[in-house]
Amino acid sequence: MLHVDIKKRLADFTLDIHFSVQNNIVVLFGPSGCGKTTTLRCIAGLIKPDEGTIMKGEQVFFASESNRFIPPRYRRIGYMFQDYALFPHMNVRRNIWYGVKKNNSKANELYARLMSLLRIGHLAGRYIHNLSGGEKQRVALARALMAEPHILLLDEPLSALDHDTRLELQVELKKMQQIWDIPFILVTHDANEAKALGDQLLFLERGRQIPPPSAWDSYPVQCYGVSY
Ligand SMILES: Nc1ncnc2c1ncn2[C@@H]1O[C@H](COP(=O)(O)OP(=O)(O)OP(=O)(O)O)[C@@H](O)[C@H]1O
Repeated sequence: MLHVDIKKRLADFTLDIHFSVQNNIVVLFGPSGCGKTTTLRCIAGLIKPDEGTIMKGEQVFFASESNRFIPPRYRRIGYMFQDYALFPHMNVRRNIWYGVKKNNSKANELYARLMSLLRIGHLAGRYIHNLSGGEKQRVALARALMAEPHILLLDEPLSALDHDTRLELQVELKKMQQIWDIPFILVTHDANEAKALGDQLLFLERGRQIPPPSAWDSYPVQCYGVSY
């Protein structure tokens, strides 16, 4: 279980957010500039909140009262950026292995499993600029999971993709979360995506959690041919 209860003063408002997530997908949903990315950056340890606590189980990542701040490298948190941040001068295999400390049989098994589950084995020797958007997204997901994170943060992971690829990748993301069984915290401002992916939804406006919009339940949602 991840607990987040933080405040952070920003340029125009104070981010004030509190939620808990089990091993499922929590979606942060809201308009541009409402504080979604800042929330992810606080959880990752890239920004220090002004007050509050962030805990994963018994492990305290941040606690203002005891002045505790665990640096990002000790948090075991994967972060998938909107533009994927893949290295163009490396092929797919090297991108996925980047940052993995041990090249042992366990790591090799994990690599093989990710390549198979995400159906990218045939791309191992290809350079990033020769991949489609959906393929880049799968490679970025493989790289994030290769580090064996205990939490995965995903900032608009599907926004660069066309409609059909988005629907296909929504299904992949759901499947990977169920297999890995860790909290995924996903940012989007797409209502359909929020509904299709979120086990739990957090609506944000100017840094605060708000109730769902009144018409929320009647939004149509399509996820890979399945109507919700
Ligand atoms: N380090 C910072 N210090 C002060 N203000 C910041 C900082 N980082 C972001 N902001 C401001 O905080 C607000 C929230 O930004 P944030 O990037 O978290 O929004 P967002 O919901 O992720 O937006 P988008 O959907 O456009 O990515 C914005 O008004 C931004 O200008």
